[in-house]
Amino acid sequence: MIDNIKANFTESIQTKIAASEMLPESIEKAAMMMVEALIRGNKILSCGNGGSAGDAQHFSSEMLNRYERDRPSLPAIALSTDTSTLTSIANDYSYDEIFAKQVRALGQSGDILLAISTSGNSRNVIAAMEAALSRDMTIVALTGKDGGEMAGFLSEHDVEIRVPSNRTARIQEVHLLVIHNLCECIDDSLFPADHADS
Ligand SMILES: O=C(CO)[C@@H](O)[C@H](O)[C@H](O)[C@H](O)COP(=O)(O)O
Ligand SMILES: [Zn+2]
Repeated sequence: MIDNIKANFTESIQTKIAASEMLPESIEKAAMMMVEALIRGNKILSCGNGGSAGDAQHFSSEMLNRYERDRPSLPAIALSTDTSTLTSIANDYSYDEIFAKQVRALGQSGDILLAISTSGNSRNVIAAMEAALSRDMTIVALTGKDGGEMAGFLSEHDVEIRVPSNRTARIQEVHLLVIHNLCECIDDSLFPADHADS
């Protein structure tokens, strides 16, 4: 057990080192897209399944409340939180529609969808991306493995941040680091820190 635990730490560290070499440009591009959307008065919708639902909520809470320092609330909605809406859409239509239907209701031109899937193949996240495009939104996709179907779905207006790993847990661990980087970039752009505080 101890050996496996140590191996998991080592694998996570190595995945983060590989990601630190491959992902900064796409993280910066995604952060700038989000900053520009927020300046325009747009918002960020986020979605994902399982651990990625938690990541979607982690991001929206840091936008709505705060990340590391006090600043005004920023507009974001995690689409994985309203169990009445989620269960009724899944019950009456299909699980694939649980995010897409909310995107069609809440999404407005210029908003951003933060679509999170380690495989890139979750049908409900792909349906949310289709709905986002129908609402003239842009997409920031957090993926892993080979990017799955999500990777093939994106245009030059969107950005994919693909973690270089084939293991769901390792990918999720880097997704959280990506989310914290996005929050820091957004805060530094919109609310530059007073040097006396840093
Ligand atoms: O957290 C984990 C595994 O670490 C699981 O809950 C995992 O998120 C679920 O199996 C998801 O359904 C996987 O979906 P995806 O990342 O392939 O879109
Ligand atoms: Zn997990």
